Amino acid sequence: MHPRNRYINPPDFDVLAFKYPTFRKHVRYDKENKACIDFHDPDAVRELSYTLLKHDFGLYLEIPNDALCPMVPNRLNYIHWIEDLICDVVSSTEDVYGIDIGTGASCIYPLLGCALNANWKFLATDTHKRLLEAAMNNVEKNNLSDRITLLLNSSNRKLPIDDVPERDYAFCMCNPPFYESVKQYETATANKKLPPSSTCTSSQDQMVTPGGEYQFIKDILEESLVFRKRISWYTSMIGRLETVDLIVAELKKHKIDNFVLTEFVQGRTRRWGIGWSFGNQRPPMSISQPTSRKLRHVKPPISEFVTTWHTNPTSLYIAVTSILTEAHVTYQRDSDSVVEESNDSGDDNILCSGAVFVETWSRKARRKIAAGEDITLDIETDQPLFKYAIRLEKSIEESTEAQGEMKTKLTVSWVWGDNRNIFESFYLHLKRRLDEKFKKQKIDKQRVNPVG
Ligand SMILES: C[S@@+](CC[C@H](N)C(=O)[O-])C[C@H]1O[C@@H](n2cnc3c(N)ncnc32)[C@H](O)[C@@H]1O
Repeated sequence: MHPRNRYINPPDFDVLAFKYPTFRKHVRYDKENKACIDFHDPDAVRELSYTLLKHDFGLYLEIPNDALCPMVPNRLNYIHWIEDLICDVVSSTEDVYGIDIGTGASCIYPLLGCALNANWKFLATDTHKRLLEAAMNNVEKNNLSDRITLLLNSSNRKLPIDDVPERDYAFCMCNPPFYESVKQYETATANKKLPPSSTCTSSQDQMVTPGGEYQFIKDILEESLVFRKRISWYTSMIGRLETVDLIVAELKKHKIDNFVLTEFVQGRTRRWGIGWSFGNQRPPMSISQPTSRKLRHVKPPISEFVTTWHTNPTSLYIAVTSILTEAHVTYQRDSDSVVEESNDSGDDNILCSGAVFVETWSRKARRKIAAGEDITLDIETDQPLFKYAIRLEKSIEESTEAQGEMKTKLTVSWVWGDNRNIFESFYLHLKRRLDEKFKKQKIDKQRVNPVG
């Protein structure tokens, strides 16, 4: 679960039953006298969603009995991941526009997105008029008509953004129909492989699409090749592991290397989130890289290098900044970065960042600088080549041999830019010079360096 997901600690059914009589009707007590509901009973599951939305978000929800019932914790994971993904492309004060492709009768993503983020607005689409009517009812009852626009998509496009007034969007999101045929859907139902989100019976037309989720997401990808930066992040939920491989292959085919992958886990259910961008923002690896071994072969390229050094953060920071200064690379120390002061060895955590406009560390550049040439004349645009961030974190050796020894974890991150090679050469220069300064004291390299 996402660390901000409030359902990391499961909801207390006793409290909910006490407060909400409509939910109380569905609560039973198990052998240990623990309150529970029957997750195979669509009415109980629907009432749980209604109750959680009301209790935790002040949201009203009503959906037809045959419409897909959203499981709140898993929808919340996706919303929190989007928040992380876009935090560097939008400011917290300006309006943020997002698109929900296939919003369903619940309109769950726009409702949750707006409840959690006062500046978010949505364009929410669906192809079914009756679902959109139910969605409209939910939007109106929550007084969100000025923030959520519903669009009946009767085109064969997935992103009908030319049918509404033109604007840029921070993201699009989608929980696509998973199945390619009614037969596949029925087989999955018979094998009980359906996600819990479908426990509340959902009519087949919401779960089935020609070519299944693969074709649906591939269509979004193909349309993104036209819209490019009009949407900062194109994302989709993926319901089947096989589809992850296929979509990553498509991204690679189109040479899109700025992509992110995550895993949404709720109980025994696993789903995946994929996103890609034509922009230059490089999200941190905590958002972009799934930890599951099953996804090792499809992981996005890394944007962070981590090494550990036998010294304290302050000494390492002095060494790092002197190397940057020698290379004429500017940096700024983040004033908020000192998390905790320690008396003996200076700061525990230090963060600095900068933008690089010209490559100064190559042999050619160093020759030019030595000859007194002004290499800033090589700068062609007012856009930097890349932006970086450097984090130094104190860690104490806990193994018995070196107990109590001070170490510092150094993380060099690529945060903006389109030229991976130049960032990697910057990192390698920094590492080489640190190796020299600390006489090869570097003790372990925690992430594989793809270029070294
Ligand atoms: C799996 S449901 C997701 C509903 C809701 N977003 C949720 O997470 O509970 C997929 C939805 O996509 C809609 N849909 C199918 N094709 C579509 C298209 N081309 N454009 C927009 N929505 C579509 C279906 O009607 C259905 O409501």
